[in-house]
Amino acid sequence: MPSQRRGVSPVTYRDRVEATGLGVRCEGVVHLYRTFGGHDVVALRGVDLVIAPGERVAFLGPSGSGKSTLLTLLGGIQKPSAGRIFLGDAEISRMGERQLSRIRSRQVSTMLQGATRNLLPYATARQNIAFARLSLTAEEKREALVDRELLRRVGLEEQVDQVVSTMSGGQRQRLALACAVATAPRLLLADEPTSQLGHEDRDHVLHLIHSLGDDFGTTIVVVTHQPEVAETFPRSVKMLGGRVGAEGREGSEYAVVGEDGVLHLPGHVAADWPAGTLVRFEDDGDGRLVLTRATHERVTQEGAQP
Ligand SMILES: Nc1ncnc2c1ncn2[C@@H]1O[C@H](COP(=O)(O)OP(=O)(O)OP(=O)(O)O)[C@@H](O)[C@H]1O
Repeated sequence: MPSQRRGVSPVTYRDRVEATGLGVRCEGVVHLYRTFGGHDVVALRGVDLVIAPGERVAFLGPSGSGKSTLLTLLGGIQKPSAGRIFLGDAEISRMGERQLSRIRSRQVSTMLQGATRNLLPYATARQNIAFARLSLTAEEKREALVDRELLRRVGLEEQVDQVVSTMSGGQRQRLALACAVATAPRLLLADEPTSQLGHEDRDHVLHLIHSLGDDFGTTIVVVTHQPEVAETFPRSVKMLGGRVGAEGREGSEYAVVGEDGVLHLPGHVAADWPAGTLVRFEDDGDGRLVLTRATHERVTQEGAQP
């Protein structure tokens, strides 16, 4: 496992909770944003993706490729314009708001990009955690990890009664994560949870995220721009232009065939082969497919052949 992780004793809260994560399935997910100017922005162009229960996945990809949009759709915060999304057996893309809000408060925690969007600014750290746990039953609250211990795990033991608005950016980020895990969710979605943190804070946060997976089998999806963070995840999904363009599994990178056979070229090839480049697929006879760039002359010649 990753070098950033440290050994921990297992968490003892919510023993009775189903110690399994929630699986995720996306089928042809498309998402459009309507803008005031009347232009639609196509953020997702057909995402097909399966995440197994208990898997830990990092979403990577250039800015604007659709990572945050996909994360909010998985968290039931927005509904896709088209396509279907399942969490376990439940299709959240067709659910009413009441059902969705139940799922959001008890099964899925989403930590949005920018810590303050996830916190009550004039409340203390402890009050924010209590707020995150409002939907739990009295028994679940009794079984939950005590606030002080949860805050200790993100290095905020001194800030238990500190008001959020007086905290540093890094402290807020760690508190936002503590709130997201306070309900022991079956699916944790975190958008750039370590983006503003120094090395030590980043390790605290990663440790907490992974310990949730170790102890409960929670399914975890993290959006990150940081390769050193993505490396701590056994699987990475690289978004490119609103689709899943590539995947990394156990250190190997794979292109992913999308709807209608669409395939993204690896970045270094795409840089030299602009849109419109003609390519030819040839079977080399040994079960390998050879991809050759056609030169203009050759295509013209071949085009002239009968
Ligand atoms: N609320 C919105 N209204 C209009 N367009 C939006 C909105 N949110 C995102 N977009 C657009 O949708 C596309 C995908 O954005 P998204 O934030 O999902 O990408 P991202 O990969 O998470 O980017 P970043 O890494 O910069 O956070 C972009 O073109 C973005 O400008």
